[in-house]
Amino acid sequence: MKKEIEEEVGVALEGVVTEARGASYLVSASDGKNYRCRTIAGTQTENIDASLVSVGDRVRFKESGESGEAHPQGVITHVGKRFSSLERKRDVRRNRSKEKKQVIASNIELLVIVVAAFEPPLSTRLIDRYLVFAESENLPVVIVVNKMDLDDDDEIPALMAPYTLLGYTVILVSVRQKRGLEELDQLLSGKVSAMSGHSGVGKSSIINVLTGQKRMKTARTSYKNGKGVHTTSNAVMLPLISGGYLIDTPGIREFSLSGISREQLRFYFREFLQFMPECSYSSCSHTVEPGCRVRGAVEEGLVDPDRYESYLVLYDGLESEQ
Ligand SMILES: Nc1nc2c(ncn2[C@@H]2O[C@H](COP(=O)(O)OP(=O)(O)OP(=O)(O)O)[C@@H](O)[C@H]2O)c(=O)[nH]1
Ligand SMILES: [Zn+2]
Repeated sequence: MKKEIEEEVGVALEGVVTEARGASYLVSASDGKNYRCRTIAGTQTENIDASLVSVGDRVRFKESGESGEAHPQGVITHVGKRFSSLERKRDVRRNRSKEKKQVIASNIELLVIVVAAFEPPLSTRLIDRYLVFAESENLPVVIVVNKMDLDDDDEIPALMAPYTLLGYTVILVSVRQKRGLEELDQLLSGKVSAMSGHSGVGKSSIINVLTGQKRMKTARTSYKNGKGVHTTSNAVMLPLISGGYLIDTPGIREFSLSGISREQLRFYFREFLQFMPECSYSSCSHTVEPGCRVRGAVEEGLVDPDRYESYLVLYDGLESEQ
């Protein structure tokens, strides 16, 4: 079968999948062209029990010679090993069978969390939730606070200071005032990043600046109305002016913490780690146990009380392993 493919089609090419639409994939190839590719029964993969192809995948393919489309056509012969993947979280109760992991995007190097200073108001609870997700996926993360022009009382820098102290990169941005965008651009340059954030925080506005393109807002709007789902539920990888790619997908925006247990949560608050070994109980949940060093650290001002409050809120919302 494999031999047959090799004989039928042209030279082997390599590329990155930048768009997935049904069974059709747009591949940005090393020869500088874009190819519209499909898979075949003989397509090989190094990723077991997961979607065959996703945006961000590095693939080998061959030109198939079919014409009549906007792009030259190709056949994907091999999907490279993913070093990271974002999966669509499913309802555990409805997924008892051994279903394949649904991969939204692969090989992401950086997660960009976007929040707004105002409109909608900044919620540290939400930021902590995003950070837990990023830590659980082992993804480097940057927090972008957009709409800084609306921070009239200059409250945001103080609110964000604890995150900088924890080692997270925080970039204060205003698309309106063209502030902070160069710093963000430099950080994303040459990398594959995925952007996430609630509706209205200014993701499209930021993407437009960094890609130099006008990204259509209509697709997202219609998503909310339940229309045009096929265009919005797919990830798209947009080339950045300064090199690298930004992955934009509603699937990542609405990610959930459903795969995380109460027992795992404590490891995703990085400031707890140094205190946890000193808790009286080795399995301490840092909620009610006597002799809890994490709570001690909160009382002594060594751990930010607002971050600890986020831990309690998230803990309440998660299920126990037992
Ligand atoms: N004041 C202010 N408004 C901004 C800024 N950036 C974007 N906006 C406005 O915020 C609104 C939402 O911006 P979008 O870029 O569409 O936000 P989005 O995150 O892509 O929203 P969805 O498409 O719903 O996910 C628009 O009216 C923008 O003009 C900014 O820096 N300052
Ligand atoms: Zn404890």
